[in-house]
Amino acid sequence: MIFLMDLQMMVLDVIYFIIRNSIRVVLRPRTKPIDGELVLITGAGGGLGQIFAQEFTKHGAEVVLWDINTSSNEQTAKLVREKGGKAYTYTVDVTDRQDVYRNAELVRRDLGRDVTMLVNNAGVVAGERMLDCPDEMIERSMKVNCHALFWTVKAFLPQMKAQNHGHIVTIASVLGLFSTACVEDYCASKFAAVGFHESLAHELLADEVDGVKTTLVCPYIVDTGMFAGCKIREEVEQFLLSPLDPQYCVEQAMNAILVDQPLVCIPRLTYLPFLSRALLPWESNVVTYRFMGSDKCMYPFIEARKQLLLNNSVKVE
Ligand SMILES: NC(=O)C1=CN([C@@H]2O[C@H](COP(=O)(O)OP(=O)(O)OC[C@H]3O[C@@H](n4cnc5c(N)ncnc54)[C@H](OP(=O)(O)O)[C@@H]3O)[C@@H](O)[C@H]2O)C=CC1
Ligand SMILES: CC1=C(/C=C/C(C)=C/C=C/C(C)=C/C=O)C(C)(C)CCC1
Repeated sequence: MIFLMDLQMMVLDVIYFIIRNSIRVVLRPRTKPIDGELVLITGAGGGLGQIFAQEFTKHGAEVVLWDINTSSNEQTAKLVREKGGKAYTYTVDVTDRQDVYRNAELVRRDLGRDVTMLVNNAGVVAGERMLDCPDEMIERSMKVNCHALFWTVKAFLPQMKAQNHGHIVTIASVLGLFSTACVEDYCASKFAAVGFHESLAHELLADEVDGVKTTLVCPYIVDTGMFAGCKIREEVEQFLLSPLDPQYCVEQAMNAILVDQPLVCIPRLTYLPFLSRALLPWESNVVTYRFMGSDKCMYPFIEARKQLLLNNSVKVE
């Protein structure tokens, strides 16, 4: 009897959330205020990280900026301060767990308070075909895009749990939900990031830590330079799916974060290949890839990286 009542409740809840979320696509729910929050952003010296820092500042939060590159990180802090915000910079290699734990403690001591929002944004890609890819580059992708999530979450989640207040944001990728050729290191690490994030979200819900929210952000190609050259079929790119403007991408991610949305694919159209991967036969997806030019979309990207490396090594000589 209890089983049947639970089943009935579950079905009603499922229907309720489908209707609620459909309505939310049109009528956006109210955003939560984040003034006074302390937001830590990894990879803050780069494209999306730098914009995230400015957007969180716009909403009244203070930002802690972590990057492996001191000068680009300082540049981000300068932009934040020019906007009247407060930024604190730390040079951290997120792949080095001792460095992460040491700097987490430093942040706590320097600022005298806890980080309440963590944006795991730092990311890298090898940009080589599988058999040409040096082992160290493969390891680096796994360490930055996946292992680092464990270290930062272990460093900051305990205080969030203790206060039952916080937010963990993972900047993954659509390539963490479906894949394409010649980015094995990246897809493996981003699929892992998605798995890590979802399992963590389930753990928090199962433990009824309902004050600590999670948002998984999965963007399509963004014009930051990271995937410069990556290209699908011209007609599809022109009429359906062009690379995202970084500012637009971050604004869409912010919209999701500020309403505690658990997952956002940017743009929305990219939910479709995610669904078709799960529902259609493998061969059906392969022919779609061929038609859309997504099977070989990384070829020009890898060529461009090779050219860049060649030019740089010529310059060094
Ligand atoms: N650009 C795109 O098309 C897409 C990007 N994404 C994801 O968005 C995130 C941001 O990407 P984007 O802004 O384009 O990339 P960028 O390369 O512009 O920025 C990444 C930043 O992370 C820093 N970083 C790299 N390794 C480490 C490390 N070990 N410790 C600390 N910081 C590090 C980089 O420093 P340095 O420059 O010195 O290496 C850089 O400042 C990434 O996770 C990426 O995978 C998702 C979808 C699409
Ligand atoms: C595979 C595939 C596509 C192309 C996806 C591409 C090219 C994604 C690139 C993403 C990047 C570079 C993410 C970085 O994090 C389409 C055309 C959407 C639809 C068919 C399946």
